[in-house]
Amino acid sequence: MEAFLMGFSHFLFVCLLFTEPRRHSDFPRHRGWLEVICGSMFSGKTEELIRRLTRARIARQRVEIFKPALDTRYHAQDVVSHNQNSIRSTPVQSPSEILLLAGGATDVVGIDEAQFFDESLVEICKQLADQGTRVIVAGLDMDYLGRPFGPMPALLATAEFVTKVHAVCVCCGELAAYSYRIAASEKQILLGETDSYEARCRPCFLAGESVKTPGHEQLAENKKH
Ligand SMILES: Nc1ncnc2c1ncn2[C@@H]1O[C@H](COP(=O)(O)OP(=O)(O)O)[C@@H](O)[C@H]1O
Ligand SMILES: Cc1cn([C@H]2C[C@H](O)[C@@H](COP(=O)(O)O)O2)c(=O)[nH]c1=O
Ligand SMILES: [Zn+2]
Repeated sequence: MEAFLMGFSHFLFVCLLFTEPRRHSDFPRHRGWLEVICGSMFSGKTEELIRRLTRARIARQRVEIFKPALDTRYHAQDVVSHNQNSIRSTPVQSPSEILLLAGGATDVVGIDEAQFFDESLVEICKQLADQGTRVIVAGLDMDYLGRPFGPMPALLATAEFVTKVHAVCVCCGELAAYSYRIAASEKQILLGETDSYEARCRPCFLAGESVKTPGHEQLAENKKH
């Protein structure tokens, strides 16, 4: 009985995590709305953004994709995931450029690395959604100290649909919601990937330097306990 209840509550938890619209009947009847994909680094935000935008293109919708110009980590123009999926985008310095370039004839607007934009992104997304555009935003909900990052909290509060994705904790194999910084910098913005960050669960994030990233064999051993 206990095992059944545990299994059932896990099932409910997983259902709650995936609140994106999946069937046509789940979408609002009106045209414009805001979707936010959030989570830690390596959680699959960019993969999920690319998946949704690709499907919109297959449906012959007019799609425009933007990212902050400062994000030159993998490519100057493309949005690129950690596993090398990519899609062409327009790098912009500020959110107002998104409205200028996408307002009007665009069905779907995708925005990656939203945490790097200023708060004006919230109003720009609202204006686009109000005028009938489906807006899909992906970004880090928390910075390396676990603080809400840039415009993400307000975007999450104002979105019709929110999807929080999780990485795998590199220390213990559990679900990871935190981006632990291993590089010696205290600036909020520090571009990087596995050279500078690790995906970690809450206990491993809190344990900090006292937890060392184990090899794969140790990770498998941890999962058994
Ligand atoms: N610790 C990790 N947990 C999960 N996926 C990881 C991890 N480290 C690397 N990856 C890779 O990262 C991919 C997700 O990349 P991406 O969509 O760019 O994530 P995000 O945009 O959230 O940083 C995964 O499919 C996987 O191949
Ligand atoms: C936690 C954290 C991350 N960053 C940077 C590091 C990367 O360049 C991006 C996140 O990219 P991803 O697609 O989510 O992997 O953000 C930062 O500047 N500050 C931080 O605190
Ligand atoms: Zn962990």
